[in-house]
Order: sequence, then C-alpha cells, then structure tokens
Amino acid sequence: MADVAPILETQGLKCHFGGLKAVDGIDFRLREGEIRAIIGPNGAGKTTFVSLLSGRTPVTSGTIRFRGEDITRMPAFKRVRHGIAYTFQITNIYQKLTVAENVRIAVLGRMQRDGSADLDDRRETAEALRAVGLSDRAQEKAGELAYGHQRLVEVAMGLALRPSVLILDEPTQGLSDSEIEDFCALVREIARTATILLIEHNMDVVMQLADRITVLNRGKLLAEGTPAEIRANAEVQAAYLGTGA
Ligand SMILES: Nc1ncnc2c1ncn2[C@@H]1O[C@H](COP(=O)(O)OP(=O)(O)OP(=O)(O)O)[C@@H](O)[C@H]1O
Repeated sequence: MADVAPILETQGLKCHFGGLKAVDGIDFRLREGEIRAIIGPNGAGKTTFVSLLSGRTPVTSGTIRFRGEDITRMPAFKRVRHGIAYTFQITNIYQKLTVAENVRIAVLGRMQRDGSADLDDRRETAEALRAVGLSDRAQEKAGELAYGHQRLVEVAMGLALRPSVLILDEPTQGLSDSEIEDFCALVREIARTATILLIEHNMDVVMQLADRITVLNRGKLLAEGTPAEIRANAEVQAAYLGTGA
C-alpha cells in the first residue's frame, strides 16, 4: 500500500495564530479508500488541521495536495467541487429550514457542480436522509432537532455532495449508544465509495472504524498506525490515552 499515491497529502503544514502554533509542521498522507481517524488531546490542533484541508482556515506555510494537485491556496468552495466535503460543527445548517430542505440545498449544489440538472433532487434528498436515519424527521425544522441529530443532518448534507473525501469532525457527539452503532454502520457504508477522515473522541468508535489512526499533540504528529499499534504506543498512552487505556 505504501507506494499507492495518496489522495490527500500535506507537507510541512503550519497554521499559527499569533504566537500559538496550532498546527506546526505536519506531513500527512491519506490513502484512497481508507477510514482514517485523527485523535489527540483537547487543543492538539485536530480541528485546525482539517480546517486547513477544507480551506476554511488559511495556511501559514507548507503545502496541501489533492490527487497530486497543489490546493494550498484554493478557496473552500472549489475544494468542495473537487470532492472534499467537510461537516462543520453545525454551522452549516439553516436552522429555520426543514431537515429535507437543508439536505436538498446540498443536492442542488452538487447538481450544479456536476452539471447534472436531470437528476431527481427529491429522490436524492430522500436517499441521503434515509442513509443517516432521519427520514422520519424530514419535515421538522432543523433548528428544533436534538444536537446529535443536527450533526446527522450535516452528515446527510456532506453525503449529498457525493464526496471523494469526507471529513467528519466529531460526528458522534450528542448521539445515544444505539445511534452511535447505526452511525458506525453508516460510515462503513460511505467508505465503500469515499475516503474518510474522522476526528473522534469516542475511542470505541475510533478503534472499531479506523483502518489507521493519526495522533496529534501540540500541533505536531505524534504517532500514526493501526488501531493495535496506536493502542500499544507508549508515547500515545502518556500523551492521550492514559496509562490504563
Ligand atoms: N481561530 C483561532 N484563533 C486563535 N486560536 C485558535 C483558533 N482556532 C483554534 N485556536 C487554538 O488552536 C489550538 C488548537 O485548537 P483546535 O481546535 O484545532 O484543537 P483540537 O485538537 O481540535 O481540540 P478539541 O479536541 O478540543 O476540539 C487551541 O489552542 C485553540 O485555542
């Protein structure tokens, strides 16, 4: 696998906020088709790192390549067109619109992107809602849903874009145990057609889903490996998992 060209790659990626080195020189390679988890203590730089990948936050220095093309300075909306979708922490949702209307906006955006005006947008919307288990709530106002369900609306919006890379930032926050189980099944399903980059604090979810795990600490890459390797890594245990994990 090591010689397969990465779908997404960073070299020496940095993002400094004044004196704070939120992301401090990260070399990262994401393989096409994998589920990669990013973990690390609070403030490690995880959200900042994926914000750089999505174009939401400007890079201080270093490069980002997508399928070999330098996208370091490409605006966020163009990255979405290239197939990099990022579910924000709810900020994407129109609170006063229904769940279905929110998802339909994403579907229509993709149709415009792909020039596929002949697609049945209502059917596509219904499919995305079914995938995340929100069909029953399609006509509810998005802003009135529980927090965890609003996160799922965002995932449906991301899915509706048919991304080749889907970046999920703490998607299971606010979900019940059974909803988390359904969500894990959904991620496996999505992974059949997309590469997934997942920031996640729930270690059960990480260990269950990830093909590989990247550990960040203080803006730097601390370790990378399979779930078993990361579990056994003493440095990771000290920095993040705690020695008892
Ligand atoms: N826009 C910003 N301006 C200034 N500092 C920021 C900004 N965004 C993030 N930071 C700081 O950068 C550091 C990394 O934050 P980031 O949110 O990327 O970490 P994280 O690993 O995602 O943390 P958490 O797990 O708590 O979400 C933190 O010290 C944070 O306060």
